[in-house]
Formats: sequence, structure tokens, C-alpha cells
Amino acid sequence: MDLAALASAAGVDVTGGKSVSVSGFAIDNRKVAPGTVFGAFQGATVNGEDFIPAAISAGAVAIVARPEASVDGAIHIASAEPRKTFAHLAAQFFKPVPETIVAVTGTNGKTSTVEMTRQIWRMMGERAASIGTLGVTTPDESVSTGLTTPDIVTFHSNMSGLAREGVTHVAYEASSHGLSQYRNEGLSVVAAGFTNFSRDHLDYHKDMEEYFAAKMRLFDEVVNDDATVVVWTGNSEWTARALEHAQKRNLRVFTVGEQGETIRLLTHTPTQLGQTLEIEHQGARRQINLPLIGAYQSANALVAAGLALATGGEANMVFDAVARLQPVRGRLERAVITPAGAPVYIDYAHTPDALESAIEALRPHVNGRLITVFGAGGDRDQGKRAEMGRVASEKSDLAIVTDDNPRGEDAAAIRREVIGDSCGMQEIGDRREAIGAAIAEAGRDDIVLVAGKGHEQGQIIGAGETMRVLPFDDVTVARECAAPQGLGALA
Ligand SMILES: CC(=O)N[C@H]1[C@@H](OP(=O)(O)OP(=O)(O)OC[C@H]2O[C@@H](n3ccc(=O)[nH]c3=O)[C@H](O)[C@@H]2O)O[C@H](CO)[C@@H](O)[C@@H]1O[C@H](C)C(=O)N[C@@H](C)C(=O)N[C@H](CCC(=O)O)C(=O)O
Ligand SMILES: Nc1ncnc2c1ncn2[C@@H]1O[C@H](COP(=O)(O)OP(=O)(O)OP(=O)(O)O)[C@@H](O)[C@H]1O
Ligand SMILES: N[C@H](CCC[C@H](N)C(=O)O)C(=O)O
Ligand SMILES: [Mg+2]
Repeated sequence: MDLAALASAAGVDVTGGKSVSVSGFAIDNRKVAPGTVFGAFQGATVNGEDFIPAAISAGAVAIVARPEASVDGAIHIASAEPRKTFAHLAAQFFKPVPETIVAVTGTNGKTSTVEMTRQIWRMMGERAASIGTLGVTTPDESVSTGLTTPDIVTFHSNMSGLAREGVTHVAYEASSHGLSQYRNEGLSVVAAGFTNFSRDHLDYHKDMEEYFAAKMRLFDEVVNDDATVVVWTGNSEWTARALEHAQKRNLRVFTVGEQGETIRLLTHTPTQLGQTLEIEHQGARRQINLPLIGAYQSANALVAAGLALATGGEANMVFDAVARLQPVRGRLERAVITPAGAPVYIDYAHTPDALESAIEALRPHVNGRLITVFGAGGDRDQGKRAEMGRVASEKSDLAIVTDDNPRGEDAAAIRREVIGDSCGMQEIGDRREAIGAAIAEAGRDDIVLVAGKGHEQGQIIGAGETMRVLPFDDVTVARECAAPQGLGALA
């Protein structure tokens, strides 16, 4: 493909460049082959500009980098925002992509919402896929990418691959890291969802304002001019601000929730294995029997319904599909019922707000005690730890602090920060032992919540060269601990 043609389609100025043929795109010099356009970005750990000579030696024909970067032997596509320019060029190279692309942001609920949107589309007969923390899920398979928002080259090549497989509808998860690093840029995004906003990732973002601004790039810059945004109305201060961003760009707005104007949630009543929702849409009232428990899951399901409506879904079909949603892996997933009769739920809550939502989701189903096993990740936002401890100790009847991916930190020190000045928590570092203890403790009327890892398949210990991922799956471990020999082994 000709660089000048790509640049002109992307609206990028390539001055002084003779016409060259482009064979691919890379942001890591080790992936450069002859004919590659290399994106040299200043990163959190190293400066990609240091790898420009190596990229050129490996055959890079053009380098997208800041104007002040030194480029000798290839075309310098100079940009004050090299990540953005690179994304827009790459988008042209990887065309065609699926026609209907929507994005979801928010602190919690992104994975659930993209997965539910994919399910609704599929039930409506579309060839749909989702991209996010659970990987790339297509009508045929699910493949993990390791990150919520993959790097920009993987993102575009995934989109292109999906189009080749005949996928027409994609919902992707836009994390704040991804948005601030332009990891999902350059596509036609017809609708975007905003689930909620609360504390997380303050290791990466300076403060809540900066974190919110990163999320709002989705509304301000990433979605199309005529896009629809679907906003959950439950989180007042931030919701109002998200709506202001949408209004500033004159986007079409769908509000969803108890104060929602597009989909109004009138009542939600827990049932044994789900909840009954009464909603109003375009003047018509409907009752939906959602086969999932917890207010948070109904919020995500209704934002997903809003995205399906925004992309042309017919209301009866959309709401019928909501009533047939399947559980999302690791989100209030019931792993097992213990021999004593206590259900054990696995959830991915790893922020204070998420932990509160998960506990509140289970509370109506508890007759006895709610026992919460949880921890906080290492090398991630430290300030959320004590807040998580407070929520767990105040809202549960018994809280057990354990390890959740200590990474490069001392696990015991993380647990101490989680406990902070909260009272009455048990501390059991070994996660298997903690889950076993909760299960042994739970009686017939109790419920066990194991929070933090959800779908994850490993415990991450160490960082850099010494990093190891020890196989660990909360669902499997809960089942093993609940098996009669599991309890016997612990006795
Ligand atoms: C802090 C962070 O987000 N880092 C991500 C980011 O790295 P960076 O741009 O800062 O990269 P860097 O390592 O400093 O390197 C700078 C540049 O030099 C290049 N390089 C580097 C070394 C080399 O030998 N050659 C070379 O060319 C790199 O490719 C990069 O372009 O870009 C990389 C490529 O896209 C990511 O792999 C990397 O994710 C790291 C591994 C990570 O752990 N990220 C987590 C925190 C993350 O992004 N999580 C969110 C989830 C949030 C949520 O769900 O709420 C996510 O979206 O997954
Ligand atoms: N709408 C919501 N409101 C509050 N909490 C929620 C909501 N949706 C999900 N949660 C909580 O957050 C956890 C993670 O949900 P999910 O994976 O859908 O979010 P996410 O935004 O993709 O998270 P991440 O940023 O880690 O990718 C759930 O297990 C639940 O505890
Ligand atoms: N996307 C989240 C995942 C956290 C999961 C939890 N198990 C942890 O390791 O903290 C993050 O990177 O902060
Ligand atoms: Mg996610």
C-alpha cells in the first residue's frame, strides 16, 4: 500500500516524502519488517524514540514521531501527537473493518456491557464480536489478548480480521489507559456507553480529574460527530459531567436508569436466580425477567440494550434478548454450592465501588451471613486499598483479606494497607487457604463472595525478570475447596 495514499486518506501531512510502499505497522522495533511504518512513542518506562535507528536498520520506511525526534534514513512523519497520527494512518492500512462499532467506558461494567451488547446483537441475528478484558469474542471463539485495550496495531488488525470473518458488529471496551494512549483510535465509532465513574487507577492518572478527562476523550474525540452516547444515570455528579461533554459535541444522547429518559428503570425486584425489571421505553411499559442477580448487572444490561437500540435494534427484539442474557464469566458467577448449602459467588470487584456493588447484589439473597474474601492488586492504585477494606468490613458479616496479584510488592504490606484501620477482618494471605476457610465457615444460610479475580487464570507474583504467573482460578479453587475431600484436607 502506498504511504502517500494512506496519508491522504488519513488526513496526515507527509512532507518531503517520496512515494514508498508500506507492508505493515509496528510500535515495537522488534516487530519491524521491511516496509513497516514504525510508531516511536515516549512511554511510561522507556522512550520509543531510542529505538528509531534499530527500526530503520530492520527496514522501517517511515517513522511517526515527535518533530524533535531524530530520524535518519526513513521518512519522518512528524506529529505533536504521534500516537494519534500513527493510529489514524494504521486505520487506513487495516481497512475494511466491521460496519457497526460501539465503545464502552466507565470505571466498572465495561467488560460486562460489551459482552451483553454482543449477546443481544447475536440474539438479533447479527454476526457480532466484543473486544475487552475477556479478549476477543467472536461467534466462533474467544481469544485472550492479555490487556483490556490491546495496543493500537493489535486493535486495528483484530478489527480487520473480524471483518474478514464476516463480523459486522463489534463492541469494544475503552479503558482509560487505552484512551489516554490512543490505543483505540481512528475508527468510525457510531455509539458509546458510559457506565459509571469512581476511584481507580490513581497510580497511573494524577487525580480523579485527569482520570475522568481520559475517559471523556471517548465522547470528545473518538466517537463520530453523529454518534449516540448511552449514559447510565446512577452516578449523579460524573453522569452530569459526562452529559455535558456529549452536549458540547451535539451528540445524540440516550439516558438509561432510574432517572433515564430513553430507558427508565421503574422497579427492580430480586427473584431467586435473577430479577424482574419494570422499564419504560418510548411511552411503553415492559416487564423483563433478567436471569442475572444484582442491581449492577441490570445497569449494564440496560446500557447494552441502549447501545443495541442506538445501532438500529428493534425495541421488542432488544428487550426480549435482555431477558435471555447469559452470565458474564467471573461476574457474580456461582461457582458451587458448598456441602453445607452455601452458594459461592466469584466476582471481579477490584475497586471500592465495585466491591460495594457486588456485596449489595448478594445481600437480598442472604438469610444468614455474607462472607467476603478479597484482596487488592500490587503495583496498582494504593489509595483504593483501605477504601476497599472499609467497604468489605462494613458491608459483609465476615471479611477475609487475602492476596490478589501482589506483583512486585510485598503481599503482607498490601494486606496491611487493605486492613488499614478497619476492624474485625481476618487475614489469610494464601488465597486458596482463604477461600477454603470461608467455605468451611459458611453455614446453610450464608453466602460466600470471592472478589477480585473473576475470570483471571493466575496469581501474578513478582515483577520484571522475576515475574511469575502461578495458575489460579477462583471458580476451580472454590469447587475444590467445597468438595468433601477439599474440606477434609483443610480440617
Ligand atoms: C502503563 C501502561 O499502560 N503501559 C502500556 C503502554 O506502554 P508504554 O507506551 O508506556 O510503553 P513503554 O514500555 O514505556 O515503551 C515505550 C514504547 O517503546 C516501545 N519499545 C519498547 C521496548 C523495546 O525494546 N522496543 C520498543 O520499540 C514500546 O512498544 C512502546 O511503544 O503500551 C504498551 C503497548 O501498548 C502496553 O503493553 C503497556 O501496558 C502495560 C503492560 C500494562 O500493564 N498496562 C496496564 C496497566 C493497562 O493498560 N491496563 C488497562 C486496564 C485498565 C482497566 O481495565 O481498567 C488496559 O487497557 O489493559
Ligand atoms: N455498573 C456497575 N456498577 C458498579 N459496579 C459494577 C458495575 N458493573 C460491574 N461492576 C463491578 O465491577 C466488576 C468488574 O466488572 P466488569 O469487568 O464488567 O468491569 P470493567 O469496567 O470491565 O473492569 P476493568 O476496568 O477491570 O476492565 C464486577 O465484577 C462488579 O463487581
Ligand atoms: N484492569 C484491572 C484489573 C485488576 C484485577 C485485580 N485482580 C488486580 O490484579 O488488581 C487493573 O489492571 O487494574
Ligand atoms: Mg474490563
